[in-house]
Amino acid sequence: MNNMCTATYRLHDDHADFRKKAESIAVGMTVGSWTELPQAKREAMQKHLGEVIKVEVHEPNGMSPGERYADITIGYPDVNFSRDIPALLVTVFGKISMDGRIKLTQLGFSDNFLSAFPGPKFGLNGVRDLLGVHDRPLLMSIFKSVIGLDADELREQFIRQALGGVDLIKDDEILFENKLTPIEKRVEVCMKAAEQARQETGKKLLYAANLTGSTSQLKKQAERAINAGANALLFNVLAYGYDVLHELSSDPDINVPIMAHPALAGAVYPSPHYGISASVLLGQLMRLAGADIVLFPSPYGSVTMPKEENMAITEQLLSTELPVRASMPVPSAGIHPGLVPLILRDFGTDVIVNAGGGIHGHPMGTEAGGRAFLQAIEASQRSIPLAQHALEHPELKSALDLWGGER
Ligand SMILES: CSCCC(=O)C(=O)COP(=O)(O)O
Repeated sequence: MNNMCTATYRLHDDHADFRKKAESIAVGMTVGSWTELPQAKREAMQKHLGEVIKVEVHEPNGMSPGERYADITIGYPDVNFSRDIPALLVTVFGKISMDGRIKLTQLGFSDNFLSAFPGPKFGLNGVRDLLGVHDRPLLMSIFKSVIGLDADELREQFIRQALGGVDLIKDDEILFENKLTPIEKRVEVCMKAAEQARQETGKKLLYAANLTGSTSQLKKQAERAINAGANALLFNVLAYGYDVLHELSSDPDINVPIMAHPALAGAVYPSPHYGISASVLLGQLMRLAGADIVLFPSPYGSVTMPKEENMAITEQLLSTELPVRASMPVPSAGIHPGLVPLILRDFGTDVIVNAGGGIHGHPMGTEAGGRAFLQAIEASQRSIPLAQHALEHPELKSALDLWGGER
């Protein structure tokens, strides 16, 4: 559709006339009322009127209450809203998000709307280029238990992660601006440690520093971090809003990859009846707003999401249908080396394997934790069973003994 954005909803109702409901959304969320309008007014308003594009009713087998639903797609004329994500979301799901059992499951963007969004500045390939790694999944570790640590203690944790051979290190999303390790100081200390580690490992490394504080100060904070040497940023997108990510990612002065953390997403996507689906929330909108790297719960670890939803997010992050760079998917939370074959089976090579506890909790220490993951990645890429690879790799063996995994 070139002059309309579309929204698809799933509505649950045992008795509703779904076509009528679709028509009331199309009218109610655009011109407000229709049949009462005089003919002349109708003609003037025609170009603003929403359009029912599809109504697919799913009748349950038998009389099981609560299982009848419909997938309804409505087209919204571009002329009704400005080309930004807040305007789109309020248009397609503002008031009706509060009107009964309705979930926004998919968005469709017109070319005109898309033209306002440059998308990720680096994207999946750009992040790979920065690291010089193109032939395997990337490995990321997460700072853990850093609240209350000073810069020396942070440096110590950073260097142990870096020496383990990870490609990226990210701040914990709950590390905010603080007196002990303000963003400039953290970046300075960590980037020095990254350089020191590079002399030993020969590997480049991206460090994503958590960009926090009030919205009006974010650009200044980002510039401070970048001037201090930051080569990536972490951002809690849902707490600030997609438009804030869009502003940061399209700012020419913010010339480092932005990693989107999914904090708060669980308040929005999990219900089958309400909210916004994970593929819209963490897939379509994150990519459109310019996230180069997107974290989300995996199907396997400690905080889980059904596999179909993971695949739907990934499809949206990578799809060639969107004319912007692909974002790198990062299935996360509770990941340990034993899960690596599953991650590669489901996501292929274009994925970041990401772990906090699965690296720092390794019985032989944090460095060994990184190495165990790299060994698991190598084994999985060569289709070698982990247990077999572990016979010659003590770090992997120790991880499998502790956490289990494919054998
Ligand atoms: C729910 S996805 C975000 C994962 C994350 O930020 C994290 O800290 C995971 O840590 P873990 O120790 O579970 O690897």
